[in-house]
Amino acid sequence: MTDSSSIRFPDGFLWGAATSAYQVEGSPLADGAGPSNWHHFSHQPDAIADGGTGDVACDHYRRYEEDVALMRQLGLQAYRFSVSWSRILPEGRGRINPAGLDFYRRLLDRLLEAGIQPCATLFHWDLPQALQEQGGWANRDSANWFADYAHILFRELGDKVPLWATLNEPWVVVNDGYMHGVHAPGHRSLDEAPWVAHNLLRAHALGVQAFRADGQGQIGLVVNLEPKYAASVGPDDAAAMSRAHAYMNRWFLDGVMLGSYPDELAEMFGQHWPRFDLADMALLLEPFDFLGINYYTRSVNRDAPQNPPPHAESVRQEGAEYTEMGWEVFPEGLTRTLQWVKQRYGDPPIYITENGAAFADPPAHNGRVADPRRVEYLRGHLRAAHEAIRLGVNLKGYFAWSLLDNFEWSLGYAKTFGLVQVDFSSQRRTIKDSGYFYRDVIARNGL
Ligand SMILES: N#[N+]C[C@@H]1[C@@H](O)[C@H](O)[C@@H](O)[C@@H]2O[C@H]12
Repeated sequence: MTDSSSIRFPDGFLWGAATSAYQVEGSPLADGAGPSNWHHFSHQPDAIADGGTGDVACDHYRRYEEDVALMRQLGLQAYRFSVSWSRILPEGRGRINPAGLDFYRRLLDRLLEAGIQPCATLFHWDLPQALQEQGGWANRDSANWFADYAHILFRELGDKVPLWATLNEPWVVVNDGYMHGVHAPGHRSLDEAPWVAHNLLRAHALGVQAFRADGQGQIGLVVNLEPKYAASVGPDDAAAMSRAHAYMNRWFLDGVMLGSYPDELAEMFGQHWPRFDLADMALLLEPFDFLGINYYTRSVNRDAPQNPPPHAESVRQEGAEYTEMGWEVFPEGLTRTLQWVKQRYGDPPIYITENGAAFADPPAHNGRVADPRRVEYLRGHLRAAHEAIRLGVNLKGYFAWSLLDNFEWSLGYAKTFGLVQVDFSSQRRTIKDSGYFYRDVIARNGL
């Protein structure tokens, strides 16, 4: 039975929506910008399911004022976006592109004029192609390239951005970009993957140190977490669940919160797992201000020794609801995940930096888009988030993914997560029913 009791979030709880540069901006090479590795990757034959690229996307680079007006119409208190590194540094290092900084200054000014708090992510997967060609995140120097980039942003934009995040979902960069080759740069290497993960976290730590020197406000790290369940009570599936949990949920958080990697990783990577310097592991413990958690679903795992690490595979649950991504709708997993983070990592301040669902929305009709399943997905997950607060989790805010239908990476434009529908042939925006639902949640600060 659906819980219809009303709930109210704490005073000052922050309500926002999120996007990322390559997924919404378009104009990837405009005004002196350099190509990113996602610009390069998306133009490779067969890289993207529908042949889509980020060449136009939501045309946000040109329509940002219209989109800020939409945010205002939704009553958003905050907007999480990412900065395109190669707009700022076309070669990834050295020469700064003033027009790139100017775009983000204009966006920030419009947001601040609208009373919307900017939350900027420094890296949301789109590495400058010039750096990819120097080895990208597999090159130990990548952490220093990132720190130099971070210094520039903190110096040039720091007075307009109260909430920063260094990285978005480093696990996806490793798993999709270096283990399975379905994201940029399209590698499949058990030898590269552990070093890419390590250099990403070194970059995060050096970015936080840069922030402490030049920044204002708060800085955090955004990770994707997915609670793992065993497909059976048997020992093999229990072990598979534990490996999957270590591989997806503990790898990065143990690194930056505990200064060590799960032992299971060395076991599952075997001779491909490096020995990391103790000085590096000490660096990873650089304290930061908040944890951003992206939550979408859970997975139920069984043993799959034939698969690459974590030697597990997910099992579809009979009778459960699934989104267009093939992700089970499982709001209780959000409460469990938030509690796990609180208990394991010392009760850090948390923002839910992404939560949302892809459903097959109908085209707009008479200015309306009926998306009842997304409304119920959001309702259920907001209740789960509120339950976590009731249980003592220090949850500070929630960002819906996503403000706009956008470029869903290797899946192109077919999977739509937006509170606002985008007709990509006309670039017309239409607020969906879920957008109006979320507007009312924000106005009530609850359900
Ligand atoms: N897939 N999916 C939806 C969404 C993706 O569009 C975001 O860019 C990522 O941060 C995260 O994976 C979540």
